[in-house]
Order: sequence, then structure tokens, then C-alpha cells
Amino acid sequence: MEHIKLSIDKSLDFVSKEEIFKFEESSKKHLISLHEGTGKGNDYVGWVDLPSRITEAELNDIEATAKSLKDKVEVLVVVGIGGSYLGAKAVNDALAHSFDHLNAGDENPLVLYAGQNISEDYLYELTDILKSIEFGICVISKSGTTTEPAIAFRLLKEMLEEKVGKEEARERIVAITDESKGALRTLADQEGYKTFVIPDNVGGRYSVLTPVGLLPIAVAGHDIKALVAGAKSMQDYSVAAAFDENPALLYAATRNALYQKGKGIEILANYNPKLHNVAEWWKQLYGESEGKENKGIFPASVDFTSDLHSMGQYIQEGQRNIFETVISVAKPNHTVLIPEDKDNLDKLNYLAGKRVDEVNKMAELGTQLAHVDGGVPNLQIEMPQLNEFYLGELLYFFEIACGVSGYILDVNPFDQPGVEAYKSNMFALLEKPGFEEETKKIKERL
Ligand SMILES: O=P(O)(O)OC[C@H]1O[C@](O)(CO)[C@@H](O)[C@@H]1O
Repeated sequence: MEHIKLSIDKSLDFVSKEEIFKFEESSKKHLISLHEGTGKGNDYVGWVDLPSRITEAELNDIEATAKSLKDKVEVLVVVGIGGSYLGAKAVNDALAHSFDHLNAGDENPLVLYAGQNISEDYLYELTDILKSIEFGICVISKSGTTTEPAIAFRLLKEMLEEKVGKEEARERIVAITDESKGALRTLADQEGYKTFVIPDNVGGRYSVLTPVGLLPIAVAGHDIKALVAGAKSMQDYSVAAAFDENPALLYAATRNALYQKGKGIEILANYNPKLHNVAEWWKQLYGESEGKENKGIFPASVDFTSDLHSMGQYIQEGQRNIFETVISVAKPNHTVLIPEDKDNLDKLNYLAGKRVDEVNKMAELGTQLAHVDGGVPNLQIEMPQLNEFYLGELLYFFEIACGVSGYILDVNPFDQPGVEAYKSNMFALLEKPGFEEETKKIKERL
């Protein structure tokens, strides 16, 4: 069985093997404490064995719900923010045809997203376009009280009920939320929506392998059983593999060793734009998990080679506080050859007959070497292919490595207290009932 691989060779000019291997024992210990639920934030480690715990019956239920939505709608709007949508978007965009929006032969509904911002123009344009489209809603909120999705859901629910009637709207709305508490649970029970549960012990950013990610991924027509099988394969491998062959432990150890050497920013790079939103998901995962107590690596991302023509300058010659982790896909899913041209004005004939991917791979290798020469340590994560199975491996790899890495950093990787600061200011400024004191204080500052 081939797995995704991590190569740390191009970081060894900056950090020694000893400096990485000094985390061997602690990272193994942290992995065990994640599995046994004995570390910080242990109320939220329900995701650790999710791939092996999820049952065939649960997956079948998700697939059946996806099918009934598919039969009814052309568009499914996933309403959620942060961990309630980023995982689904990451996988759907990685697996979708790049030009899905032109309806490139896809019979599955188009999955759109709302509630991930509070832009009036976004909501206007979305509701406007949906007037002439058969749509459904998958509303996802663990707490049920997050402002952004609550606003979007209110608008979309009202619109759908007006468009197709309350009875039919009920058939087209699925709610994914807490088992027993919260505003969305109450509403879903009142209205009789089909619901799925976000387990209590799984936080939003670790929830992609629950119905939160799996339902929208199934609606888009992707194989959720293969995704979960990939995650399970990485769950097993991360427990069984020796430290030097264990991508998750080695990644956690290497990034912490680099951090201790002053590399405070990690840039996740890809050479396939389909992976753009995997990086968006990864940024929440690592940013919310590690950025606390005035510590943590700042997670950033780039799409190469596009961003070599913008951010490339900074990475090559800017402040030397960064390292780069490249996600590389070994084998593309299609073949395109560079054609011969008799005039050869662009001097490209030396590439004629070669695959486009060969050029991409040389750009990747050339960039890694240049960045190393410029003082940027490089890690490489290689996926054999971009498909459900290896995406499942990748997601679980990043999750388990994040838990271990957070424990090495000695933070609780499962809380996000800092996110409340903006919310409380926003509520004070909006004069939300219950925030009178905060409103008074904030107004004095303006
Ligand atoms: O699913 P909910 O409760 O609406 O939360 C959405 C997101 O908001 C946060 O709680 C931060 O505000 C994230 O951790 C979470 O993924």
C-alpha cells in the first residue's frame, strides 16, 4: 500500500537530524495521549479514531441523503463558516472539474457556499442567481449561534420557502449541528428537517470526516467511502510506522524544530490550483490550533507557479523567518503534451512532445532548490494521485500531525479562545441585547 510521503531532506541545511529527532519520544508520547485522550483539551479528541469508528450504516445514510438532494436540486448551498465549510470546500474543489461552473458535463449538483462572510453584495448576488435555480440548503453550525451562517440561513430559508413552499423546503434543507443543544438543533427539530450530528467531542476544524464534510462531498458526487478509507489508512499508518517513516510525527517534529530556529511562518505551497482550498482548510486547522499564548507558527499559503510571479520574490529574498511545505501530486489525472510549432517563435520546441506535468515538476524542483539556496527550508508532502483516497490520507495526516505539533508546542490544540474578541466587539457595536456594558465601553473608544 502506497501512502503519502514526507520528505524533510531539503530542511536539513537549516536544522540537524538530531534537532528533529530530539522530538521522537515526545511526539510518540503525544500521539498516544491523543489516542488515549489524556492530553490538553482531551474533551475534543473524538476525531482521532473517527475514520475507524464511522460505520457503513452512517456512510450509507449520508449517501442516501445526498441522493435525495441530488434528485431535487441543481445547486446545494452549504451554509457554514470555518470548520463548518472549509473541509467540504477543500475536498470538493480538489476533486471537481476546474470548470465546473460552466457545467462541464457534471450531473451532480453544484455546491456553493454561504455564511462564510457577511458581504451584502455576496448575499444579494447569491440570492438573485438562485431565483431561477432549483436549490437546497445544507446548514452547518456546531454552536448554532454563529452570526455569519445565521444571517445567510435566515435569508436563504425564507427565500426557499417562498419559492417552493414550506413543505418542499423542508425536504430540501438538511441541518448538521449538535445532538441536543443550540438554536439550530431547536429549529431543525421544530421544522422537521433531516439532521446529522456533529459529535460533542469533535471541534469544527477537525470535523471534515463527520457529516459536516461528508454530506456536501457526497452531494458533489465524490466517493466518501474512499475518502474515509484513505483517512483510515493514515490513521493506522501513523500509529504503526517508525518515527523516521511516520509522515505525521516527522512533520510535527520538523516544523517545531524549525520554529525553534526562528522560522515562525510556514507557507503551504501547491503546484495544482485544485489544492488551493486544502490550504485554506489547513490554515484554520493550524492557525486556530497553535496560535495562542503568544506562540505558534503563522500558517500562510501560495499557489505555484502563479504566485512565483508575485510572492516568489519575497520568499526568495525577503525576511528569513519562513519555511515552506510543498504538496506535490506525483501523477496527474490527465495527459497533455506540448505541441511542436514550425515557426518556434517562442523557442518552446525543446519541450515539444513533453508532458505539461514534466515542466511543472521541474518548476517545482527548481523552486525548491532556489528557495533552499535563498535560506528557506523546504518540506515536501507527496501524494501519489489526487483522488478521494489520498485526500483522505492527507486530511488525516494534517489533523493528527496538528494535534501532536500543538502538544509539542505545549498549547491546547483544541480550543480557540481568541476568536471571541472580534465577536464580542461586533456584538457591542451592534448593541446586541446582553452586551450593554460592552457597548458603553466600546463607544467611549470611538
Ligand atoms: O460551527 P460553528 O459553531 O458555527 O462554528 C464555526 C467556526 O467558528 C469557530 O468557532 C470560530 O469562531 C470555529 O472554530 C468554527 O469552525
